[in-house]
Amino acid sequence: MSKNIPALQVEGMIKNFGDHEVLKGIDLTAHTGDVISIVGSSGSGKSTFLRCINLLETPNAGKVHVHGELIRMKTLKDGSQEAADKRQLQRIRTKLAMVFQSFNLWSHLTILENVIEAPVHVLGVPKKEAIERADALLQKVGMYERRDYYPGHVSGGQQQRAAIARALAIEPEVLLFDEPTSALDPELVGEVLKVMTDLAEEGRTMLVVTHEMGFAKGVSSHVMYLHQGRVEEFGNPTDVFENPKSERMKQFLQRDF
Ligand SMILES: Nc1ncnc2c1ncn2[C@@H]1O[C@H](COP(=O)(O)OP(=O)(O)OP(=O)(O)O)[C@@H](O)[C@H]1O
Repeated sequence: MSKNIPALQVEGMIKNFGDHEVLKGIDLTAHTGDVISIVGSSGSGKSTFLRCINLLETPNAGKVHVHGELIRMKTLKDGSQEAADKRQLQRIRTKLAMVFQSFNLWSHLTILENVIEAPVHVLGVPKKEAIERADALLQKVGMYERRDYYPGHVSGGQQQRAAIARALAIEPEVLLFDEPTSALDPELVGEVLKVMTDLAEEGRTMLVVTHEMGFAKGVSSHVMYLHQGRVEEFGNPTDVFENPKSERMKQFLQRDF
């Protein structure tokens, strides 16, 4: 991977839901190893932005490059957009792994089966090899002993750690986290943040939508503050948290998290 080509580049992302303009032209460049926390009030467009990057939502306008490759889009008659080439989208999605707030594990598959699902069925990795890799990832997130459990039989924190192993199993270039700890009981938040902190320290490229200001301040390399669909502040955590330029960011930081 070249250091010079950004792992992810977003230009002019716009998303409307009906008359509601939720994203009003967002740019972002993430280089390999960047950990970018996306923070902001409820409804500011954080999750929508993340979902538009991997086209779980289709943006109305904007370009996404993944390690230099543009996701090709076409405009439909009603003005909306969709991926121009479904095979390209599927291939690019394997470079962008998503971790969801509600884990989204397959409930009828064991933890191990969840982790090998995409490598075997999407990437065509031989099953034996996929299991070896999955076991190593489950060790890494502390879930190896629970590999044969079904998701419904482990805690939320354990499910989320398994979901992180599943995301890593496709060997993505960028990890997208959509409020990964928001659905957890408070006592389970720490174990998931610990895994995410380890990944950040390993040099993974991560975009993290979060309300965990401790993570944003202490772990990320950059913080993006969104307000009503616009980037209000962007910078390193020290500048953004200790020296915010905008009044809105100052007010946001005074909230009780
Ligand atoms: N599928 C949808 N259809 C219509 N409106 C939507 C849809 N998804 C999101 N919105 C609206 O877009 C706005 C931004 O939502 P989004 O979930 O991106 O905000 P957020 O910053 O992630 O908020 P939170 O921190 O509460 O998760 C909100 O007003 C929301 O109601």
